[in-house]
Amino acid sequence: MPSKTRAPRSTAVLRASGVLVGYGAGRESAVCPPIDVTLNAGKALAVVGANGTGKSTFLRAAIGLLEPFAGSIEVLGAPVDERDAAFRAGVASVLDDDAYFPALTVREHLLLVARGHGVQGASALVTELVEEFGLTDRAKAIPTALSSGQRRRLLLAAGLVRPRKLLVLDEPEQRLDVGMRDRLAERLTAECAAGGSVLMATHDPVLVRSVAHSALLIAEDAVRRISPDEAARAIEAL
Ligand SMILES: Nc1ncnc2c1ncn2[C@@H]1O[C@H](COP(=O)(O)OP(=O)(O)OP(=O)(O)O)[C@@H](O)[C@H]1O
Repeated sequence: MPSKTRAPRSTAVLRASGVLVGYGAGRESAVCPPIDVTLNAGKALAVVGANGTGKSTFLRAAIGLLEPFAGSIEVLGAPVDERDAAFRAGVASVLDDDAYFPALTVREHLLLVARGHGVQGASALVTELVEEFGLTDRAKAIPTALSSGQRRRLLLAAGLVRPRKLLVLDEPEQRLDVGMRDRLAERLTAECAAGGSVLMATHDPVLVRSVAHSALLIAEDAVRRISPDEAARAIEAL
């Protein structure tokens, strides 16, 4: 359900120019070469590369959790600022951080997120997502009583239960079985068809081939824009 409430000023949903990311004192501790990339509305961009090349770090910068050492990132026509209400309304993210409300059941968790974002018909949407993500039997369970794969499904459902223009996913395939990966691919394809955009770091060649419109290959010596097929082959060769 991509948000229809806030239109970007141009079709560029995300624009990164000369972005250097990393941890520590300054640009000499950048984890990868500078990143230049544009993601347009209705498109999915896969960020691929070997372990530790900086994919998650770039995603963290794109959602305002990390300040780049250099360069700029604009999301929905404005500099990234996760404190900005319009940014928070437009950007949904699912990182690999197992962030959940420990005391809430699956259903309560999803209802809280939906209602917090003003979703009309939240209850029906939650029921739909709980079913789609195979959690109907576990709807009354708290997160610590779920398997790691079920918890992952909950977090993905939480990313999808709220309005958004940009969906940022860090290795969404992690801990999902093949059937669930296929459903996720269909979901993300539908997301783009409905005008939403997807930025995802992934090691899954199937997801890249079936969902992405373009890809960014991060390597130690260079960051290159490549086709989904090239990206899938690069993953398979790692
Ligand atoms: N919080 C942190 N503090 C310091 N260094 C970090 C931190 N998080 C990650 N790193 C380092 O930054 C580099 C890039 O990490 P990042 O998680 O972005 O890689 P990645 O491409 O997402 O890898 P993977 O495919 O394994 O998830 C790695 O060398 C990693 O060890």
